[in-house]
Amino acid sequence: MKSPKSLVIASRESPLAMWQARHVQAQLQTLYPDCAVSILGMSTQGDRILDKTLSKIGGKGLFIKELEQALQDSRADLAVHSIKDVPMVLPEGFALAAIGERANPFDAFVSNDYSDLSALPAGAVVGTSSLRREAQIRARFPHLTVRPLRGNVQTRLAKLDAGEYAAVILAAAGLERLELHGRIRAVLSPADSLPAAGQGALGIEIAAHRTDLIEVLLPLNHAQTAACITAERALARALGGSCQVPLAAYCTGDEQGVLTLHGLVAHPDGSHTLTASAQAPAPYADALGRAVAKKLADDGAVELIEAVLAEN
Ligand SMILES: NCc1[nH]cc(CCC(=O)O)c1CC(=O)O
Repeated sequence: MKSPKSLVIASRESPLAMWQARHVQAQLQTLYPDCAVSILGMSTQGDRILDKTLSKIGGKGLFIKELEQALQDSRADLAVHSIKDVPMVLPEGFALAAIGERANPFDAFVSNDYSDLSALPAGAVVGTSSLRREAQIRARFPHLTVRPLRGNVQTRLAKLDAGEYAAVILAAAGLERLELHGRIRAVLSPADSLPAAGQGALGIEIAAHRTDLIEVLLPLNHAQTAACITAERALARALGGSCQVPLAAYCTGDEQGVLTLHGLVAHPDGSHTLTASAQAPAPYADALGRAVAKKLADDGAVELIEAVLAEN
């Protein structure tokens, strides 16, 4: 394959997004030393609208629309995203070309005064705007108060430090990438907080007609991670997954290539929690996701999701 002459990476401008874009830039530069790899930083609607919870303003797509526009207009060749922020169904004309190796997939407990969720006193205020995190905290720790928390990672930490919250929950991967892992007091086990579909992994999006890029980007794909993310996203897609729905999906793979997928759907008030899991060989990742979604649906997940959507 011929090395491309130049590659432009579209990225959001938050420090985390720029770290991720630079990470992919460095990988591409190593693979293609003669290629000019640059980053086009962009601000998105999701970054600008900070006063409402994400689930009320239209969800994940808001963080990637502008980047997709740049791909469509040939201002950029690829877009780097936290795959967690990528809608389960991409708009017509776009495709995921690669999924990078997953970093820490778990949620992190961050606090200046307490060591873990279990150490918080009754009434302590925990910050998160994720319905998934809220549902799981309320179910396990009903004596705690959950309040919304938005903004980029640094903004959220600043609100914690200003004393607005006793603790906040953030993705461990984001903190580690920003060299803020020192702020992590506890990594939440999947039993306490099952992660979101795709958490901790990067996705590389292209315009679907750019078939020339598929071979170029293939070395960035991490097969084991891609299989896990395929299963998690198939589960979320089958249940209409979006930010409006408290849904978790977490898949691991063993050395034999057998995937284990755990799924969870819950009411944000913590009153109802449904879980299901199953195993399948990696080539059946998509079917595995749909199978676990079916188990959840058989237990009432669809009605639960509809009830949550009707309340919001
Ligand atoms: N929702 C925003 C977002 N998107 C990706 C990450 C972290 C990195 C990742 O999960 O890959 C975060 C921050 C967070 O959830 O705390």
